[in-house]
Amino acid sequence: MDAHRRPLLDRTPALLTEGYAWLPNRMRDSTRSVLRTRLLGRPALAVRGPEAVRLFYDESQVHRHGAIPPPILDTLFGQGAVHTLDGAAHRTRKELFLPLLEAGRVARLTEHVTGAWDEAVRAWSERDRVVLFDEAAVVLTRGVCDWAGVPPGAVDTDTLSRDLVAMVDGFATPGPRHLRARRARARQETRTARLVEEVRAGAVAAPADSVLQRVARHRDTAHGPLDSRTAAVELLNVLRPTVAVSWFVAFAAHALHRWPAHRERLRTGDDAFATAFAHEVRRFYPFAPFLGARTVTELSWHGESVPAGGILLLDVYGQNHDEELWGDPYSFRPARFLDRPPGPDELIPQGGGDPAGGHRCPGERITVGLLQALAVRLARLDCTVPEQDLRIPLRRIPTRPRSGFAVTGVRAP
Ligand code: HEM
Repeated sequence: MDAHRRPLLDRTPALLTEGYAWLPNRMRDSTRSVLRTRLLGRPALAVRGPEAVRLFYDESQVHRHGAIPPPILDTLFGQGAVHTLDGAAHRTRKELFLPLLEAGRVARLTEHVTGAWDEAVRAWSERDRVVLFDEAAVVLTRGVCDWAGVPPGAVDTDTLSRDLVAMVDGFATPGPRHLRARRARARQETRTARLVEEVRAGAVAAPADSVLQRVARHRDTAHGPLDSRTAAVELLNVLRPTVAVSWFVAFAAHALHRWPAHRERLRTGDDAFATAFAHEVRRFYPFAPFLGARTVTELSWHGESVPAGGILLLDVYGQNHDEELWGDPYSFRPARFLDRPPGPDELIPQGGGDPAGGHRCPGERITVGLLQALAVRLARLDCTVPEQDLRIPLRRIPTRPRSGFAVTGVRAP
């Protein structure tokens, strides 16, 4: 029997119980950064390292269609999302997202979000206690909706914020969190599809060149304009991940609390350090555990193989904590990025390769821009950190400080 056909025990239950540690724990026994396993009833090969990133983004070897399990599409990404497309269909849809890479747009979104943050801080000063994770999600929702051209009356930002957080929070776990995520997606897809229809009918004005207008107008060459549900899915694929930056905001607050020495340098508004800090938060703290693609041919890597129709897993969390790449991966050390910006296939919390040609996240510059601006504001925030549960359970996907990072006694600047 071929090595790759030998039956292996399905590891889905181990993933559910071990969370982020599942692949790194098993990779530890491999000297070649490769692991043959089984997931969701299919043979799988897990890989890591910059060279493996190039394999993972090689469209002649792997495809995305059929790679993402339905429960993840029904919560996190939406059916028919850009994440599920390959080849020409993917590149045409991806054009919708490429303007997100433009420096001017990133700067304008950052202005919207920091404006909403500064306004929120004044309101927090009138409350006894605020949970930064929840508040950051509301601030980011307000900022991104304004910037994307969503008219103020069209959405209730508090409900939208809760729903967008729920979609991310519940994608990976069966049970009540998952049901909440499904309900949140169904609700917001219906509302957003209605908004797209109103824009198309001229009943709602979308600002020129806004994300809302671009989504409403986008045409996939092969299939004409997007149906309103798919257009809603893709608009939510801009709003939801922007709001997900609240996970990194809570992690940044955690880092500043644990290693307060970084606070001073951030406070001064040292841009290079703020960028390095944002990269280190994205590297050090766990968010996406791994990425998956479907093998279109039999594929061999460092002596292990997986047949066509199997799964290739890119061990994102493992690579971001790989000793060979980072030397001291479990030290939180922003300075590592000061002398040398990360190579494109080294630091991969938002995927690897090229965002224009491949599936790499088109919102990475936005994420870094927002995170560095908000980290500076966190460092300047005058408040008290009360006793609370700041543990970050690695079994939970996605995880965050258990308390959400509460602060008291906020004093407005
Ligand atoms: C919390 C911050 C974020 C994280 C951790 C994150 C992570 C990721 C990851 C891991 C991927 C998959 C890459 C792949 O499949 O190879 C991805 C794709 C994507 N992200 Fe992000 N992202 C974030 C923020 C953003 C933002 C701010 C936007 C837009 C404003 C965005 C829009 C997208 C889109 C549209 C895709 C699909 C790309 C494609 O399939 O071609 N993300 N993101």
